[in-house]
Amino acid sequence: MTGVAVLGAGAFGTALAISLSAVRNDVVLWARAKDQIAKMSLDRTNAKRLPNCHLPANLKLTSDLQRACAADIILISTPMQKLSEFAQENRTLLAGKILVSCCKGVDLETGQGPVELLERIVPDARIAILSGPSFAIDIAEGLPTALTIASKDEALVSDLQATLATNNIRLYSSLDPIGVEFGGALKNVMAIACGIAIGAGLGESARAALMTRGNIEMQRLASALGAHPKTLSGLSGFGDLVLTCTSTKSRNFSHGIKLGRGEPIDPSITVEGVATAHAAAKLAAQRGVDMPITNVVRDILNSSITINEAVELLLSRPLKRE
Ligand SMILES: NC(=O)c1ccc[n+]([C@@H]2O[C@H](COP(=O)([O-])OP(=O)(O)OC[C@H]3O[C@@H](n4cnc5c(N)ncnc54)[C@H](O)[C@@H]3O)[C@@H](O)[C@H]2O)c1
Ligand SMILES: O=P(O)(O)OC[C@H](O)CO
Repeated sequence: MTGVAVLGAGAFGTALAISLSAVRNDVVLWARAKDQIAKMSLDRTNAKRLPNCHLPANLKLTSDLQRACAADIILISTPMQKLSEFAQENRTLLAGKILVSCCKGVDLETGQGPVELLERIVPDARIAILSGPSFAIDIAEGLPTALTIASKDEALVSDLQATLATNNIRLYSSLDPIGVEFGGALKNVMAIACGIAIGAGLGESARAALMTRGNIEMQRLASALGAHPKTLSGLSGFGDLVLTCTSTKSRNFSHGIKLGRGEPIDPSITVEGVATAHAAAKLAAQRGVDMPITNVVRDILNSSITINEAVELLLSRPLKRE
């Protein structure tokens, strides 16, 4: 396999491109905005997303998608709710390629995770997902991380594990892309819930309860969709849940804190858990899966219940066996 393209020069795409460039000379980072690429080429940094991180000299930058898609392996790092539109618009360029989704979310329109969505739109591509606990800034700064690469295609996942591991990204492989994609997506909903709890002053014990019961919800929905429940105890499940529910570096957790404090929200920030809460609650209702935390997060986001009402709702549920 030769040539790696990273599509989407946001925080995560840029961080992955930096890390990969330390071990390969054939990495290209694509952004759709010509002026952004011109500025990044001049400054050798991504001023908007990772202002203090240097872009290595061997990392190629382009706004020419055709040039980027000459690579065999294509990492897609757009926000989840833009993935469908992006893949449809560019399906000819993506056809026949190895596509690795880096998105963490569930598509609101179809209820599909990134793997299923790409399989539908680009059926002749070979598809994998990269997910796990990792802040873009940590990866870009060379701090150690461990992530999961997953695909149903065993040969592909094994090749990608070797090809995409870097000096600071240790890759574990998985043959359960559904578990990996839903682990990465649903942890964002739980991070919003935990942020709300902390922001509203409900305490650390409440957060621990939300994380633990949230993890059970994640397992329940992912299993109903065909995942192996054990996958949700791995990096792209428990691992990312821990990271995202406990750090203010997380946009989802920080979004929840703002909601909990009644502070204004910046709509320009990518907060995947907002749309995913709605998509997951809908999927759960369709499949008869009990997801009380996800439902109250959705309702708080919709302003259809208050935080106090959410607490009352969760605490007044019938007592049950753990
Ligand atoms: N930031 C992190 O720490 C991190 C870590 C792991 C995974 N992720 C995941 O990676 C994905 C991207 O997150 P991010 O942090 O890079 O977000 P970001 O907001 O920093 O960047 C998103 C990028 O996508 C581009 N984009 C938006 N719509 C597009 C379209 N239609 N076509 C092409 N490009 C488009 C934007 O211009 C932007 O550069 C998310 O699903 C996120 O959950 C992020
Ligand atoms: O900033 P967040 O909340 O999107 O989280 C980033 C990563 O998903 C953490 O693994």
